[in-house]
Amino acid sequence: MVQFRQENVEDVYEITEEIGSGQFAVVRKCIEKCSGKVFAAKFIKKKRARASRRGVTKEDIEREVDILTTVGHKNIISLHEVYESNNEVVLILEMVAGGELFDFLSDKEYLTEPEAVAFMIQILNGMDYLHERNIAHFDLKPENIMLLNKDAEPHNIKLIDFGLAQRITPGMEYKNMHGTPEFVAPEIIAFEPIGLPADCWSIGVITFILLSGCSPFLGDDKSETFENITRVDYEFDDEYFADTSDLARDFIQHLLVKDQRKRFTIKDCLNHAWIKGA
Ligand SMILES: Cc1ccc2c(c1)c1c3c(c(C)cc1n2CCCN)C(=O)NC3=O
Repeated sequence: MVQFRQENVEDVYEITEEIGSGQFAVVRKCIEKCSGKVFAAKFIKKKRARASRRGVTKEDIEREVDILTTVGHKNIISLHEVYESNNEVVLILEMVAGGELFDFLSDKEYLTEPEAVAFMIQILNGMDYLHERNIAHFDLKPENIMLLNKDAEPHNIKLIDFGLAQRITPGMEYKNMHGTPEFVAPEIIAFEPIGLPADCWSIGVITFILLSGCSPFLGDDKSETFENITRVDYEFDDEYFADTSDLARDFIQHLLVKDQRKRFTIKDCLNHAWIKGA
């Protein structure tokens, strides 16, 4: 387990502007004083009392740190060091200055198939590395796919935010109702045991969005979205998919499969003609 440094993070880093925030975490840009290097500092509020609904348990924080310290891949964010104070833990993470794939997408509305395939290959390589180690991300969505540099070609992407990630041990049951409604697999909604296939479902949703700019199951509210997912009720609307190849549709259709045992794995994705054809 990596050492949680007890000194004041502000003695070592100049903390500057906020670049993101979540339920119990705030992310700020920071500069390491001794090197001038730029990092992202994720400030996680610790749960104070067992009964408290606010904050993150030490166990959950240690799980995220353990996973981040044991992974090392060019498409996965790296963890530089960890600080701890009375009421928060600070993860000093690699800075990916290009921002979210989501923002890059909204500027372009949607991608050509070669552009989408180029992104998918990097996402799949990062996910293949995690799934080979039985690590599930459990929060895959465009907001957690970051670009190292928005202007570079080809784009180098990094998967971030391992706050929901879990090591999946066969036979263990995981049931969590977190994740963002649009991207969660049917088994999560049904509160059934979940594992690596839940990430593959999310990859199907992300691919659909990359190619069309539309979200396949998004309803007017959370319950309608859940209803659409449970029924696997989506379509390739001609308005957006008229020029999309059959191979691309086939790739998505093998991921948006309700039975998680029949759903494409990451290896299946990497071997699919739409990806290999690249
Ligand atoms: C340039 C930029 C802009 C926003 C950023 C980040 C970087 C960022 C980063 C990280 C996280 C967990 C959240 C981040 N956010 C918050 C939004 C992420 N969906 C991170 O781990 N490295 C980042 O660069």
